[in-house]
Formats: sequence, C-alpha cells, structure tokens
Amino acid sequence: MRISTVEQMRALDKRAIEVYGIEDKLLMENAAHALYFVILKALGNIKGRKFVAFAGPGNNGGDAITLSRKLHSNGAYVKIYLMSSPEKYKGAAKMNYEIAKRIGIQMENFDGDNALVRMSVENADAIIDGILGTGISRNVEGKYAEAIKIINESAKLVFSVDIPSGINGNTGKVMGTAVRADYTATFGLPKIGNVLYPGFEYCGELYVSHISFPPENYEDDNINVFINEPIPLSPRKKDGHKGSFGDALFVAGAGNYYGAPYFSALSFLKAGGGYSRLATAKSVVPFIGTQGREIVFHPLPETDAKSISYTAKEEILKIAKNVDIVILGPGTSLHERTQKLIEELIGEIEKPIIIDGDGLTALSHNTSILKERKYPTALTPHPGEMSRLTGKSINEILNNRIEVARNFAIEYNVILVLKGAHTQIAMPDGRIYINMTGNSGMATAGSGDVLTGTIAAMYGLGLDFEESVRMGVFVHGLAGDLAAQRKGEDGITARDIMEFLPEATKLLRDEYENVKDRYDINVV
Ligand SMILES: NC(=O)C1=CN([C@@H]2O[C@H](COP(=O)(O)OP(=O)(O)OC[C@H]3O[C@@H](n4cnc5c(N)ncnc54)[C@H](O)[C@@H]3O)[C@@H](O)[C@H]2O)[C@@H](O)CC1
Ligand SMILES: Nc1ncnc2c1ncn2[C@@H]1O[C@H](COP(=O)(O)OP(=O)(O)O)[C@@H](O)[C@H]1O
Ligand SMILES: [K+]
Repeated sequence: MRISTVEQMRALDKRAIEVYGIEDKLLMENAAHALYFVILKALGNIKGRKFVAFAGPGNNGGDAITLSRKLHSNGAYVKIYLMSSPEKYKGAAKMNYEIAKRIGIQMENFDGDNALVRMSVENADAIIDGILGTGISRNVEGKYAEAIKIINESAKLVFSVDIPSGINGNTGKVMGTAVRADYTATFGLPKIGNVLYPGFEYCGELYVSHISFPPENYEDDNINVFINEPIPLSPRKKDGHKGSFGDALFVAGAGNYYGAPYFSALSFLKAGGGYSRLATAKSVVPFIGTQGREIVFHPLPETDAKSISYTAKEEILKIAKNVDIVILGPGTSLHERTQKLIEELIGEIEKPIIIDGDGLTALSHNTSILKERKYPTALTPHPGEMSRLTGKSINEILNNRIEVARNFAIEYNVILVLKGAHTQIAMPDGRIYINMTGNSGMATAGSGDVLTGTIAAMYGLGLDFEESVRMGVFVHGLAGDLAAQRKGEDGITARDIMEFLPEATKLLRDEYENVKDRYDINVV
C-alpha cells in the first residue's frame, strides 16, 4: 500500500474531483461513512448511544458533522461542539453544517474548558475527534488544546477523523499536544503521519478508506512511500547444499565485543542462510568458537587492543572474492587502524555489502568512499549512527526521518535502513518502505546484529539485494514479535530474537497471506 504526504493527498482529492467528477460532497460523505463503519464495528450498535463530536474549522470538522448526521439518522444522540464560527465552513463542510442545523442536531460553540462540556463528555459513550486533520499548520494552543485535554482525560472511546488532532500528517510528530484515539479512519491513503511514530500510536487501531477513489488515482510514481509488505520466499531447493543458500562473510568483533560477531554470524544461519564465515581478531575466536560451532572462523592478525589489524586487509579481500555477500563492522571497535581497514574495505570489496555498527563510524570519516562502489551497498544505522553519517543532530533526523534517509540513499546510491520503531528503508531511486513488524522489546543490545545476519540470509535464500534488505527487516521484526508474544516485551534479548528467526521464516512460508494481512493497514 502506498502512503502519501498531505500535499499528495490534496492533489489526489483535486484529481478525483476534476478528472472523475467525484465531488467534494461525495468524498466527505464517503469519509464519514468509513468512520461510521469503524464505530459500528467497535460498538456493535449505534441506536440509543450518546456521542460528543468536536468539529474544527476545516474539512476535518466537516467530516465530523457529516458523521454526526449519520449517527443521528441511525438513532444515536449526538452533540457537536464547534471549535470556531460556522461561518468559516466552505463547500461540503458548509453544506453538511447547514443540513445538520436543519435536522436539529444539537450544536454549540466551544468556548474553552468548563463543567458543562465535561459533563456532556462524561455522559457520552464515545467521542468523535474532528478538530484538526491534515490541515494543521501550527502548534495547538488555547481552546484547541483545552478540547484535546478534555478528550484525553475522558477515558471514553475516542474515534479520530483522518488523523488524531494535533498530529502532523507529514511527520507523525505531536504539534504541542494531540488526541490519543482508540480508532482512526484515514481517507484516500494513509498519510505518513498515520504510520510513523508517535502518530501511529496516537491513531489507536488504524483503518483506511479509499473513499471511492478509483485505484488508478493512486498510480503516481511520485507517491513513493510504501508499507514494507513481506516478499514471498521461493521454496528451498530440495537438492540444495549449504552453498545453495548463500555464503556470507562477517568481518566483525574485537576483544570485549563478542556478542556482535556471534549474533550476526549465527543469525544468518538461523534465518535460512547456508554458510557463515566469521573473519575476526584471532584472540576473539576461542570465545565464540565454543558457542557458535556452526560458524566457520577466519582468525586474523590483531592490534594491541585485540581488534582486527590493518595488515589483515589482503587476506579479507581474498576471502571476500569467494563469498556472496560481506557484512562489515559489527563490533569491530573504534580502534583507529581497524577503522581505516574497514573504510578501505568498503571501497575495495567487489561484492554486495552491509555496513553496520562500528563500520558505520568508520564510514562516517569518509562517506564519499561509497561513491566508488560498483556493487550493491546497504547501511543499517540507528539514529545515533545516522547523525554521525550526516552531521545532523539526532533530533533533526527524528523529525525528518523520511527525507533524511531518502536524501542519503539517493546521494550515495545505497540502500539506507534507518532503524527504530517502524524502520524506514530508503532506496537509491527515492522509494521508501516503512516496516510494520517489531516492538519496543527489540530496543536491546545486539538486536541490530541479528538484523544484519537476517538480511544476509534473505540474500542467501535467493531474493535480490533490495528485496533481501526489505525482507530482512520484516523477518527480524517478526521474530521479535514472536519472541514478545511468547515472553513479553520486557525481557526479550538479542538471543531471543535470533532464536525465533526459524519460526518467523517458517510462518512466512506456511502462512504468507495471514502474516501479510496482519501487518497491513485495515481497509474499511
Ligand atoms: N482525501 C481526503 O483525505 C479527504 C479529506 N477530508 C478531510 O479534510 C481534512 C483536511 O481539511 P482542511 O484542509 O480543511 O484542514 P483541517 O480540517 O485539518 O483544518 C484546517 C483549519 O484549521 C486551522 N488550523 C490549523 N492549525 C491549527 C491549530 N494548530 N490550531 C487551530 N486551528 C488550526 C486552519 O487555519 C484551517 O482553518 C482531512 O483531514 C479530512 O478529514 C474529507 O473531507 C474528504 C476527503
Ligand atoms: N521500539 C521499537 N520497535 C520496533 N523495533 C525496534 C524498536 N526499538 C528498536 N528496534 C529495532 O531493534 C534493532 C536495534 O538495533 P540497534 O539500535 O543497532 O541496537 P544494537 O546496536 O544494540 O544491536 C533495530 O532493528 C531496530 O529497528
Ligand atoms: K482529527
């Protein structure tokens, strides 16, 4: 499914009206109808139920009034609080306001927090939030903020129209304050702010309605943000040998960094990869060797600090020639000579590579080396590493995840995986995939190492490089979700995520459609 920006959605509305003649009144009617169905689904029946709707000054308010009309027509009691003068309504919103007035639906101006409003809310079964939609243009203050506070303090079921009021439709950020909804129905396509955190969480259960747009209305290459849907895995070759499922080289580890090489190299095998090689400082080998017997070791000369020595370069290049994919950087340390080694390997390895962890720090000293690469490259930074790579502050990155990831991927011709809740995967042609698997239990040391191994495994299973990155991120999150389902989010560790990789790939093979649906946005 595509995800749109606020501006793109406006253009789609305009196109629906101008090209197909689907008038704004029809769009508003459809929008109201969609949320009506969500309410019906949540409450079971409408008759005799009491609703309080807050209707803002724009079309979001118009939708709320139209919805109120539907609720009223089906036997509910509705009271509407108008956030500003109804004189301001235009077009479909104005028409629906006038119908509501003629019908005699109770409407009052909202002049700020007071006992009467609180009493109405207290007596209601549910609240409709149509205060602000995608037209939000500044931070929420004054009586708008007061209305949101009343809603959030009410402990009632809250249904948001299009997007919880106060959430920025392009970024998912809270503009001062925002409604915490139980359900949100968004219209046309989901907006970026519905899908990125924290907006996604404020939406509660999220539904999308295409409000009778014909599907071709979305066929626009400029709308290039997508939900990261899983990609079907082709059946394993029955007569395959370990070489048929990928041969991966992990250049990882240093004294005191035993977890990163272990988790990345072993996760490759757990997610379906065939042959896992770990090239690491020689004194690291005995520590991992006893636990990861499935891994093939290449002990390398080391520095005084027990990190991989720069002198190992030719040997690594030689091994790299015979593998399918190379992973650079998990736990290689910040030793200056080792960093230099990794930086040069990035430029010289003639294979697809994944750069993570300390490899990203090495790269941040000289990002232009990426431009020398002629083979596919993926980077998997968390926001801290992204800050090092770009020189931007972490806040700047968090406030503009999509743009920052996209610009980097385009400029350096790499696939950039910006990790975190709902990880963004940016492709060098500007497409972005937003991943929906995973949970907060995955914010645990070593979890990122499991990810690199999983991506490499997908490549081993025969997906192309771009698909492997997308599927690696999906499967890693799915394994985390399975672990959380079984053990709870609090205590899961990288090891748990790794241990659930086999079940995650199995589930995708056995129940592909179910898994896909579970992580898609519900259409209403
Ligand atoms: N395809 C779609 O997405 C459709 C969208 N519709 C609705 O239209 C909405 C967008 O309508 P509008 O563009 O009128 O925008 P909004 O209804 O979101 O609000 C715009 C109004 O709010 C004011 N405003 C902005 N920020 C404010 C703040 N912080 N405090 C107080 N006032 C503020 C603006 O001055 C303007 O008057 C969508 O969210 C959706 O609900 C539907 O009517 C049907 C079709
Ligand atoms: N709240 C969250 N929801 C979903 N996934 C998360 C969340 N927090 C972290 N993750 C995932 O967990 C992994 C953490 O990786 P990283 O930050 O590199 O940790 P480490 O370096 O300790 O391995 C990433 O794949 C990230 O997307
Ligand atoms: K809203």
